[in-house]
Amino acid sequence: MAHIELKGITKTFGTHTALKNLNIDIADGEFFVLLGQTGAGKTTTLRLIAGLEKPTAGQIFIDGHDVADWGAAERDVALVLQQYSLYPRYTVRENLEFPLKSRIRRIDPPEIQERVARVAKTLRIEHLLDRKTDRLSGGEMQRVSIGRAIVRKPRVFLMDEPLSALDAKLREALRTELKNLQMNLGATFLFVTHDQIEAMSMGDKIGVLNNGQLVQTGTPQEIYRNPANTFVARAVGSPPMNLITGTLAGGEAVASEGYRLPFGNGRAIAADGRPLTFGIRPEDIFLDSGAPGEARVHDVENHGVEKIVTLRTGEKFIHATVPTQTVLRIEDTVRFSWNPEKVVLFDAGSGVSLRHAV
Ligand SMILES: Nc1ncnc2c1ncn2[C@@H]1O[C@H](COP(=O)(O)OP(=O)(O)OP(=O)(O)O)[C@@H](O)[C@H]1O
Repeated sequence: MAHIELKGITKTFGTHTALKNLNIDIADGEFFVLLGQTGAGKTTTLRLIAGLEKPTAGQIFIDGHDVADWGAAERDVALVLQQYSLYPRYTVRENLEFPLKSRIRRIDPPEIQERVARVAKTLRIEHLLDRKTDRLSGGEMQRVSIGRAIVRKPRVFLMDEPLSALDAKLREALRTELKNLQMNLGATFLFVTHDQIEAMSMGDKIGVLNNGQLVQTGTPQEIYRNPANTFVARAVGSPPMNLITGTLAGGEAVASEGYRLPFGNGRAIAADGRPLTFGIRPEDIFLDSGAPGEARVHDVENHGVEKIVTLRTGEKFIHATVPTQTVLRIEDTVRFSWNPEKVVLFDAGSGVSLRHAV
């Protein structure tokens, strides 16, 4: 298994900068998720670590070794892609055996059989071993692709949106399986995705990538509770964090829409009068007939365990999660407040969290 470090990685394609001064440290045995929108630079990062591209600047270390001069094979990493790269006319067994049969590896046939059997058991594809891979469902093919990566026992797994082509239910099942697998193997995983739910549910750590730059790294909880800026606040959470503009005055938050909400509660505030963005998660907004904010109910979605209510104040929409038994009708007037302890303050201009600002 392996420790991976990216130091000051920049990658340009012609005049386009795909990655800018990227610093990532992935501990041995960690499940690290790189979260970013399309074009953010996720695949490029994986290809650089795999040795399929060379950085324009910066260094990559695997277990402390600078791998600049190492070819893809020497790096001993497995890349699992969104599209399954299987041999269609071969059986599942042949597909799994293939990476072990290279002459360089010189693995004895009994060991090959044993490894294939073990991987098939882990991924619950034993019953498919003699089937041709073009006769498999999407989920089965993706299991085989993952199996082909595992069977080699690589140092590092690089996964490029391996679940995104699958339907929602299967994706959820494989998410759990992959996470269990990673824990059982004790392997280092770098998993890239544009799906924040996947990132939140699988990652020990998440790195949020925006336009080739890493904007925050932290545990899912840190990223969710303390986003470094409004970009991260919007990227993580469903519905995302509410962002309300305003100022602080006399121990209250004064929203641009005019309502005032409690603030302070012993928190040191050095931002009185400065234009701010108040970040508050939907579960930290509450409805109460005596609360200071007033809004109209714009929409109500019943999610079974809770309802997500969209409130309208002036031109601004605010999401709140409320218990399912709460009765609300569209256009009802409601009063709301928030948990002042849970508010994150961002500079209104730069969008940077005051806690993260230096
Ligand atoms: N070989 C290349 N030549 C030119 N530009 C490239 C090349 N590879 C990637 N890029 C550009 O670099 C940027 C980052 O691409 P990358 O594939 O890493 O993004 P991504 O985050 O993986 O996106 P997606 O989720 O769509 O796969 C994009 O703007 C892309 O067009």
